[in-house]
Amino acid sequence: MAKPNTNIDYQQTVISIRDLKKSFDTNHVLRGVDLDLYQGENLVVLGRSGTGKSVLIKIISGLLTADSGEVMVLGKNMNNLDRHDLRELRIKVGFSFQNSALYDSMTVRKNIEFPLVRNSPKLTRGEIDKQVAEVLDNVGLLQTINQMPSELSGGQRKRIGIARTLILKPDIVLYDEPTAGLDPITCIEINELINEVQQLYHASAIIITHDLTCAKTTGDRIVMLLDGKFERQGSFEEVFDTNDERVKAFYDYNFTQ
Ligand SMILES: Nc1ncnc2c1ncn2[C@@H]1O[C@H](COP(=O)(O)OP(=O)(O)OP(=O)(O)O)[C@@H](O)[C@H]1O
Repeated sequence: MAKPNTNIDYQQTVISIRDLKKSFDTNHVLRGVDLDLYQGENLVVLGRSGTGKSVLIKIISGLLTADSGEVMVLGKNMNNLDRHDLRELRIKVGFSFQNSALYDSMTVRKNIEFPLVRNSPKLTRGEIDKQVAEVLDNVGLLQTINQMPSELSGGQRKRIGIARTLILKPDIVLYDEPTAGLDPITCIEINELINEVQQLYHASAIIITHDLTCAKTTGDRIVMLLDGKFERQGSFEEVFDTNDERVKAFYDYNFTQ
């Protein structure tokens, strides 16, 4: 399915990263990353396993700190945030975890209202119910509201995980491997949901994936992490129009297996 038209404001950056470096002892993972994410844009980050994609989004969400370089997120410098700023930022930057991170002992309703109640303790029961129903409807799973996570399929759990991120109406959504472990048809549905979220919530997103169909379907722009830097970026076709063996191998692996 072709990517729907999107409304991107190229005058406004929501994330701006310059010369970001991050090592773990002698493992130099990020070696000078530069990146801009524009308002309303879906940006796909590609890269082989272990290249530092998760480290990058953990730094963006304040779960890890950079060794050096500048990381600006929604106008805040991540290198010198106080606890209050960090808490505010974590509400505005939603993290959709690879394993969906649902609480198995809670119903779908309780899973989704949990972050809402924690962040807005003054909301009435009626307001909470309305917002939970709305977000479940947006991910197409209102009928599962009273079910337990164990009763859901992998694709449904993924949708509920995304709904739990959306309940706080984030400005930025970070998707960590959104299609990992799903069958091809469910992958297509999740890709469509990512595009619907972009349209409905006017959010910007970073999508980390190995899945080139996901990249092509959801990405307004693709960047590829190679040896600790973004050496290739552009449209899907631009990124793969190269003789660079590292890039060609990645493409061939996806489309010839
Ligand atoms: N907290 C940590 N302490 C030490 N090393 C770490 C830590 N987090 C990540 N690393 C290392 O950083 C490198 C990049 O890890 P990262 O999880 O970002 O890879 P990735 O590109 O997301 O891979 P995958 O696609 O397999 O998830 C790996 O070598 C990993 O071992």
